[in-house]
Formats: sequence, structure tokens, C-alpha cells
Amino acid sequence: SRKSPTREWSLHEFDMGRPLGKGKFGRVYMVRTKCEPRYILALKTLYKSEIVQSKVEKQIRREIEIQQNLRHPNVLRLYGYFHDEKRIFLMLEFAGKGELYKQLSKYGCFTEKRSARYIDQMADALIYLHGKHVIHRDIKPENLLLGINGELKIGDFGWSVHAPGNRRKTLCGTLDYLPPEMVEGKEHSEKVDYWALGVLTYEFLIGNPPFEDRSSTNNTYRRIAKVDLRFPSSMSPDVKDLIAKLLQYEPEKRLALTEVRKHPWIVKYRPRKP
Ligand SMILES: Cn1ncc2ncnc(NCCc3cnc(NC(=O)Nc4cccc(C(F)(F)F)c4)s3)c21
Repeated sequence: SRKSPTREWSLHEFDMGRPLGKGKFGRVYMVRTKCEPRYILALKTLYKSEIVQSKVEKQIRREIEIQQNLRHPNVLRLYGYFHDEKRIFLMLEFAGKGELYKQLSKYGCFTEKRSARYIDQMADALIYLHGKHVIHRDIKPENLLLGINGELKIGDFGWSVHAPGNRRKTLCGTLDYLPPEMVEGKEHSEKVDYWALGVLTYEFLIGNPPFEDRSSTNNTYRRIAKVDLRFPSSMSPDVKDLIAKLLQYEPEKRLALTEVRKHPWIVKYRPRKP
């Protein structure tokens, strides 16, 4: 199809709506284009001063370059970007049901059915991303959004890279999702997203990640490196089987995403075709 030239956008072309949330580098607003056809978007503002200070301009450029070419129902669209003298604006698909982690903290944990449907959608999105040699590298509840029909949307490709990646991830935010190979600063592949999917499954069902140690990050490191995995008795045998197959120390031993989608625990909760 003929590539539509990405036209230049600017702030005055939008009516500003309500704030949707604030990230580490700026706020996100619900906005609407002033002229027909009226589009509703999420506009993420990033201050150039902060980006320069934190030396993440390369990452932003990479995020924009990577995410603009992605088209998948479970990957949040990045339509484009523009900037003024002080700020960069990311034009994002608006996720009608907001941030998934807010639902997780509100309910404490999700049912097996809801968790299985989210993990199935995550596996589908990751198969797509890895097919384009994109590793997300930052799969966690805080980076997941929900579309208007409750479908999961992976957002924030701020840490994504083209495989294989071996850039030291300057650790910020939670370590809970890091796989052993990243904790040990080794080279890593798209298999880091497999590990994170296992951590995510656990956290959806239990309400906190498997290797968490709120008292010491060093202990979290140690528990990850040892794969010190403990399942509460409440967990059903088939989901324990799936999690154990994803949280394998050896990246190559982690269950393939296509196998995740065929796993009994996932198939059991797949919505019936009408
Ligand atoms: C809250 N909310 N509710 C509804 C809704 N609908 C859409 N979006 C929302 N929120 C925005 C979600 C994001 C998607 N992509 C992002 N990308 C980013 O934040 N990139 C980014 C920033 C700073 C530094 C870096 C880097 F590279 F330096 F690390 C990268 S943020 C919504």
C-alpha cells in the first residue's frame, strides 16, 4: 500500500481533554483533533530538558522508530510525534479502559479466567514483536493498558530494542521482572520477554511478583539468579506448570510462545467462538 507520508502535526491542532496520568518524564492527556475527521488520542508530553538530562534521547528515537511500524491489536499504536521548543509529544492510541496496573491494585489480583485471557493476548503480541525482531524488555503491569473492550495493549516501548540486545540496562524501576541473564549482565535475547511473561502470570494471580523481596533489592537479585520460585497452595497445578516452564534459568529452555498459546491453562479459558 502507498505509504501515507507522515504529515507534520502541532499542538494547536488539538483540543486538550482530561489528564490521563503522569509518567516519569511528563504527563499524558486525552486530546481530540480540532478538524474533521475528529480523532481521539492520548498525547504524551516529554520535556526535552529531562530527556537530555537523563541521556535517553537515543531511547526515545528508537521507541518512535520501532513503535511507528508496529500494527497489532494488542500493541498500543504510536501514530506519530512532533515537538516544540521545550517538549516532544507522542501521539498515542487512546486506551479506553486505562492502565492495567490500576485494576490490579484495585482488585489485588485477577481471576484465572481474566489472567489467562491477558496472558494469551500478551503471547500473541510477543509472537508478533519477536517476528519483527523487537524485544520489549520492559513487560510489567505498569506498561500495560486496556482498550475500550477490555483488550490488553502493550505500551511504552521506551526500553525496546532490535534483537539481540546486550546493552546494559541501567536499572531503574522494579527489578522484579529482570531475568537471570540481565541480572548477571549477560547478553540477552527475546527470551527475556518469555521470562517476564512468566513473572506477569504469577503477579496477575497472586498480586505480587514471584521473586519480590520488599526489604532488599539484593535479595530479589539473589532469588532471581537462583530461580527461587515458590507457589502458594492456592495456585492450580496447570498454571504452576505454565509458570515453571517460562521461569527457566536457561533462556533456551523457556516454553515457546506458540506453546504458551496451546497450554491447557490458556486453552481452558479461551473465549468460545460464537
Ligand atoms: C494513562 N493512559 N490512559 C489511557 C491511555 N491511553 C494511551 N496511553 C496512555 N498512557 C501513555 C502510555 C504510554 C505509551 N507509550 C509511552 N512511551 C513512553 O512513555 N516513552 C518514554 C517516555 C519517557 C522516557 C522514555 C525512554 F525511552 F527514555 F525510556 C520513553 S507512555 C493512557
